[in-house]
Order: sequence, then structure tokens, then C-alpha cells
Amino acid sequence: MKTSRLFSRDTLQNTKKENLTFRERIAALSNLPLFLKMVWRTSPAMTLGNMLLRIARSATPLAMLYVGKLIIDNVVLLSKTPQHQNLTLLWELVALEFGLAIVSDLLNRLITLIDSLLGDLFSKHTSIRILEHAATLDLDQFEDSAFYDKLERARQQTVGRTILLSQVMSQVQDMITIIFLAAGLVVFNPWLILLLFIAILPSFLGESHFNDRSYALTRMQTPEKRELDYLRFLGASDETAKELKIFDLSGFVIERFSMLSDRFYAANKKLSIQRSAWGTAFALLGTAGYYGAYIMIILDTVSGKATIGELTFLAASFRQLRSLLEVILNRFTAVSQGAIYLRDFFEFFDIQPRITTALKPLPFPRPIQSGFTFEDVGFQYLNSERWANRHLNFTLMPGEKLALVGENGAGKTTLVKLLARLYDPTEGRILLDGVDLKAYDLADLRMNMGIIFQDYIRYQMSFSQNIAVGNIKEKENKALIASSAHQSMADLLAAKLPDQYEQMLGKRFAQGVELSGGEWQKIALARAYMKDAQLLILDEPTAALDARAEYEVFERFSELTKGKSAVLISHRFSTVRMADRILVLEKGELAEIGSHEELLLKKGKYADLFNLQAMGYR
Ligand SMILES: Nc1ncnc2c1ncn2[C@@H]1O[C@H](COP(=O)(O)OP(=O)(O)OP(=O)(O)O)[C@@H](O)[C@H]1O
Repeated sequence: MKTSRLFSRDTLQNTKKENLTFRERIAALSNLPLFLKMVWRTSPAMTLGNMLLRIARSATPLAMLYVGKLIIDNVVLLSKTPQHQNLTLLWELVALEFGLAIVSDLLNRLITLIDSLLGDLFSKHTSIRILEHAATLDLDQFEDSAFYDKLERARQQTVGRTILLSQVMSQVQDMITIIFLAAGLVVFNPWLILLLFIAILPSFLGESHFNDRSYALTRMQTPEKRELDYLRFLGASDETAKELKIFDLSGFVIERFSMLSDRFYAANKKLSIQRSAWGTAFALLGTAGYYGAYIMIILDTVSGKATIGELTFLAASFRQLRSLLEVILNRFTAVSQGAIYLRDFFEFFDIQPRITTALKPLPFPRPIQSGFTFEDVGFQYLNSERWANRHLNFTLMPGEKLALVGENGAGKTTLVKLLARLYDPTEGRILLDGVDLKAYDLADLRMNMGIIFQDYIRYQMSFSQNIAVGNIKEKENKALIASSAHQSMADLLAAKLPDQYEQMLGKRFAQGVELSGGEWQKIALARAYMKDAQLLILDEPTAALDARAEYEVFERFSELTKGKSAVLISHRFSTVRMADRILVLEKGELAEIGSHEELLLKKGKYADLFNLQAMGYR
């Protein structure tokens, strides 16, 4: 259900909006200060060091060119007067240029080093922030495909942002270098600067245009990219290999993958060819500009207005300026591109959970006095027309064991998700001891509920960690883990494993052992006993257990949860009948509620379902 919804979204509509103009690009740069602030927070010392080194480095090209000019003029002078030569000044100049070359090389290496260290730190820092922020968000936000796209882009761009970091820094450095070099040019011939800009501008605008298009394309392709990733996973993973073989699905998966990749290739190829053709034309223009300037300088030199040293100085300055400007302008597109992606990144951090703790939260009552009361509770999933739950009115008493019964899709899991505040009701309210559930401290609420869902996770971790996840604060509490395992009968399983409680489970990592469905379920069940929860919710926890195991598990469960409230979801009536009351759901609504005997006497929906199952055993 989830997957199909996630992959079906059509983002074409968004694409128009994302086809950004030059102005919008400039506007995107406003994300950079916030970005730099994040970088600064990662490591102030490294950021500052990096900046200072770059400023020093930007002065070296002009200094070297100027010393070069002095050397050539000196050589020309000396060659004209071979009889009284004093080479001291010349050697001093050569030594100076040599020194500058070494310094510039050292600075380069230091900058690269700091860039890479700072980049790594920053990437770590942001990855952690993404995880931390994702942890605060609501379940339905994860189920929303627009959100998922955003999360994906924020996550994927960790590497991109590291590059952006050095790009922004280099941009500033090159700009300062340009100011230095341009100052040199202006002193000798201001027209050269104008010529330079005319030669560069078309290439920049072309670059910018194609980057816009490529960004729009990437954005449009995000859902398909996710589908490609999914297919890649589907086609080659331990989790799916079994079904793929049985249903002989690999051809189907490969075909779909190949079809999507072809579409990608075709779209990208068209853009690449156009980009390269225009790029070549613009580059030619740049070269023509350079030779125009060169001719101007040569004419000046021939007419005696400039020295040979100045000729080399100016020609080299112009060349360097041209390539620097090109780099800067091209990098501007990359930087603004990065800045646009940053917008996704910051937008992700702007998403706020709706399910939060009240400002002055109440502590969870201990013990619960009057139970959980549903007052005309209804719930609709995001983007869904249907009501998954509607008009629910009942009270789960303190200490009561309530079983939820109903056909697939009747809304049982949704009901328990509402109890745990994984979602808040769309209409109506849930009260705990007469007060809206929303008034309680969320963490405290979750701490007081032990829930095992039917799609619990099989963590590729050790046996004891797999139980400890039920209350991770107690992960070192071996005694608690062992007693929880005992309560769910997982302890017998641990005894059979080579490394017992330290046994690695699952096939993903070395020495991992794969378990049967029922064995995994016992481990998952043990999680419910890890905390002293006042409400236990088991969503089909025994579906994979054999009949004897199920009977024993529930006997223990009733014993261990005496005085505590519990909600059980099960399709097995042998389990259901052990509950104090049974709530029958039909199309999300409460059809009947009562004890096993009461409901049988009523000869309603429950009696029908019960007899249907009993018939199967006769
Ligand atoms: N995350 C979701 N997003 C959108 N719709 C959902 C989501 N989860 C469930 N639904 C829909 O809500 C309805 C109730 O689902 P729910 O999982 O509560 O049923 P259930 O009674 O627990 O079913 P089962 O016995 O199969 O576990 C179904 O129609 C289902 O398709």
C-alpha cells in the first residue's frame, strides 16, 4: 500500500515552478548565509583558518606576475648593457618568485586539506541533524510522498553540500584574486577589462540556462529515481530473493528498470548534446576576446607604450583573469544550483511535527483511574477519502483486556495507532482519565505503552539488542532482557543459539543466524515486557506461532499483565475469547462490543465470524 502510493506521485506540475530564472537563482543565494552559519557551527576554527589561508592565497597570482614582469624588464635591461652587469637584483627577484611559488603551493595544499576535513565534519554534522529531525516528525509525514521526496533530496545532498562548501569558499577566494588582477590591468589599460566581460558573458548565461534545465529535469525525475532505487533493491536483496524466484519476477523487475533507465538516458542525452554544442560556440567567443586583447597589448608594446615585461604581465594577467572569470561565472551556476538544493534542505528542517507534547504536559497517571475513552473518534489517512475509523465510542477500562476483531482493513491497527498517538484523531477525541490524550507528555505516554506491531522490525542486530529495543535505555540490563525473554518464551530459543544472547540475528552481517517467523515473533514479543507499561498492545503478535506456543504465550500474557490494560488484535478466536471484552470493527466503525459469551448470544457479526472459523476446525 505504502510503496505504491509513494511511487505514483506526478511531480510534473511542480517542474514548471522549478524551472528557475536567473533572478530566482540570485534569490536562492540568500540561503548561503544560513548555510555558512551551519558550516561555522561545525568548526569555527577550521572555517576561519580556511578563510584566512584563502585570502593569503588570492594575493599570490598578482604578486608572482608582477615579480615576473620585474624579472623580464631587468633581463632586457641587463642584455642591453653586457659590460657592467650587476646581477644581484635579478637573483633577488628570482629568489622572490621561487619563494612565492613555494608559498602558493603550500597554501593550496593546506586549503585542500582543511576543505576535506571540514567537509567530512560538516557531512557528519548534517547527517546527524537530518536523523535527529526525522526522529521528531510524525508517522503520516513519512507516509506522504511529497515529504519523502524532500527527505530523500535532503539526504542525498550531503555530499553535494560538502562540495558546495569548497565551491563557496573558492568563489570568494577567486573573486579576491580577480580584484587584485583587475587592479593591475586597470592601471595599464582599462579597456581590457571591458573586452574581458564581453568575451565571458555569453558563456555564463548559456551555462546558467542549461543548469536550470538540468535541475528541473533532476527534480522531475526524483520519484522515478526512487522507483529505480526500489527496483534495484527488489532485484538484488536477501529480503526479496525468495519471492522473486518463486514468482519468477526478475524479468518483470529488470524490464521495468530498463524502461525507466532508458527514459532517463534519453532525457539526459538530449540536454547534454545541446549543452555541449552551445558551450563550444561560447568558448570560441571567449578565445576570440582573448586574442583581441592580446593584439591590443602587442600594439602598445610595439609602439613603445609598454615594456616587454609589461607585455608578458598584461597578457598573463588577462589570460588568468579570463580563466578565473570563467571559473567564477560557471561556478556561480553551480553555487546557485547548490543554493537551490539547500532550499530543499532547509525546507526539510522547516517541517514541524503536528503531534507534539502540550506546553505544560500532564504526567501519565499511575495507576490509570478510569481508562481510555473514545468519544466519537474518526480518522482519515492523509490523502485518503475513506475513513479508516469512524464514530468510535467506547471505554477501555483500567486492567481490562480488550480484543479487536474485524476483517482485513476494518481499522484495527489504525485504532491502536490512535491510542499510541502515532496519529491524532481527525474528529472526536480520546480521553485518558477524563483528559484529552494530547494533554499528556508524549514521551511519558509512549513509555507507558508497550506496543508490538504486526510488521515489527527484525533488527539485524544481536539477540539481546533485538529485545532491548523495547526499552533501549535498559540495553545493558541483562537481567531485564533475560526476564523479558522468559516471559515471551524467547529464552528457550536463546539457549539453542551458538552465541546465545549475543547471537547476531539475520543474514545481513557475518555470523548472523536467520530465525523462523514464529521465533522472530517471540523475540518481538519480549520487547513488550522490557518496560513497566500500563497499557500493552499486541497487534497480531502470535500469527506466526504454532497453536501450543500461542496458547502458552497468552496464558503467560494474562498472568503477567494482571491489573494492566491490554489491547489484542488477532484473527484467531482461540486467542480472542480469552479477552474480557471484544470489540468488533466493521469498515472502521464499532459494530459490537461485549464478552465472548455475550456476543455469541447476540448472534451478530462476531458470532458469524466465530462460527465460520469454528467450522473450519470441525
Ligand atoms: N498508512 C496508511 N495510509 C493510508 N491508508 C492506510 C494506511 N494504513 C492503513 N490504511 C487504510 O486504512 C484502512 C484500515 O487499515 P488498518 O491497517 O487499520 O486495518 P486492519 O483492521 O488493521 O487490517 P488487517 O487485519 O489487515 O491488519 C484500510 O483501508 C487501509 O487501506
